[in-house]
Amino acid sequence: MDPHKPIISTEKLSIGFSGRGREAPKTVAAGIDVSLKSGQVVCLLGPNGSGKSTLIRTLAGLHPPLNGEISLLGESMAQLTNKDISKKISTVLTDQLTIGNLTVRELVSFGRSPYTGWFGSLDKRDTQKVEWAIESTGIASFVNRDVLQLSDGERQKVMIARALAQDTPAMLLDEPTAHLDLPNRVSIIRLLRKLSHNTQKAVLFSTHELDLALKAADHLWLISLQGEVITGTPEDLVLDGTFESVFEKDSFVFDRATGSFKLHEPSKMPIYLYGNEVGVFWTRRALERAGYKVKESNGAGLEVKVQQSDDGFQWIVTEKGKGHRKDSVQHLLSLLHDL
Ligand SMILES: Nc1ncnc2c1ncn2[C@@H]1O[C@H](COP(=O)(O)OP(=O)(O)OP(=O)(O)O)[C@@H](O)[C@H]1O
Repeated sequence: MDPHKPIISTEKLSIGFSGRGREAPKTVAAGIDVSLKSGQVVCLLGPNGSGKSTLIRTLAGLHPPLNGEISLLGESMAQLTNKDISKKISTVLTDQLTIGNLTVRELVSFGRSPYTGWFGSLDKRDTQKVEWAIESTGIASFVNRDVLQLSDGERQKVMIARALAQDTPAMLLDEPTAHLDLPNRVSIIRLLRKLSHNTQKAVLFSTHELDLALKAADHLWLISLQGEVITGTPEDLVLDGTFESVFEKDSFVFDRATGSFKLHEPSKMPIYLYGNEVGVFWTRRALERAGYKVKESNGAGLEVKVQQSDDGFQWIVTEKGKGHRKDSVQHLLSLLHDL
């Protein structure tokens, strides 16, 4: 039996815009049957304009579906009030924050408004939730600042803290890592994973960072430009080719062996690269950037062995039985260029 119970599920859902005035109606995606379950982190991925924001807003009850059904903890969303929904789903959207004259702490406290009303006072439990959200997102050092005086990354963390304070079974986040630097991205994703696994929250977040999504998500929802939503475990979607087909572009090659996109198409000779693991990792990058095809099995005419000693890294290049020793990647590239 699946231990994860569905928090939000959809049946034959169509999302898009019904068209106002002279605007034509637009279906963004249709036939969506998905289920966001407790204790799972789901990542929503798709090319620009595929409908990630529209899907998140529709599932959060902020945008009407064109057709089909959304259930929230077994109840039809159409029957629920905004207040009912806000006790079950918290959102972090990409809209700019425009209200000022409000401190960070006050904004995070608004996360409690489904329970207290907009101007209601916080009881002990509410205050604890707010403090916990502030601590968990690492924003304690600027809680008294006006929210209009924040950097994009600081504001992003504050909006996540507000959603955490709301303490709902489901959290839906549209590009929550968009403005964050690498350490902050990692700590926010770690926090979402921890929350989901320790408190059985269902977390759905969209992102353009495919590497991060492949590492962090228990499940992926891929939305294609053709308006189809395909779901599965990240590794299955990579291995069956779905992942690369959704992001297919002429100049863009997804390498299943390394789980990353290649910027450069190989045009030069193959090289057999082996030796010290860390050295091989960074050498591979440099060789691929320079246009060489890196192979992991012997048989290429040229061999590069990376080794590490007290003097640092060395590269031993063997070509037609002749060996050359180099002491930096730069010198290695120069030698290969001259061969
Ligand atoms: N108000 C609107 N009326 C009509 N079409 C819209 C409206 N807002 C967005 N769209 C269109 O709906 C489609 C989906 O947009 P959406 O913003 O959901 O995509 P997205 O996947 O979030 O994109 P991105 O990765 O660029 O943020 C796009 O083709 C967009 O142009």
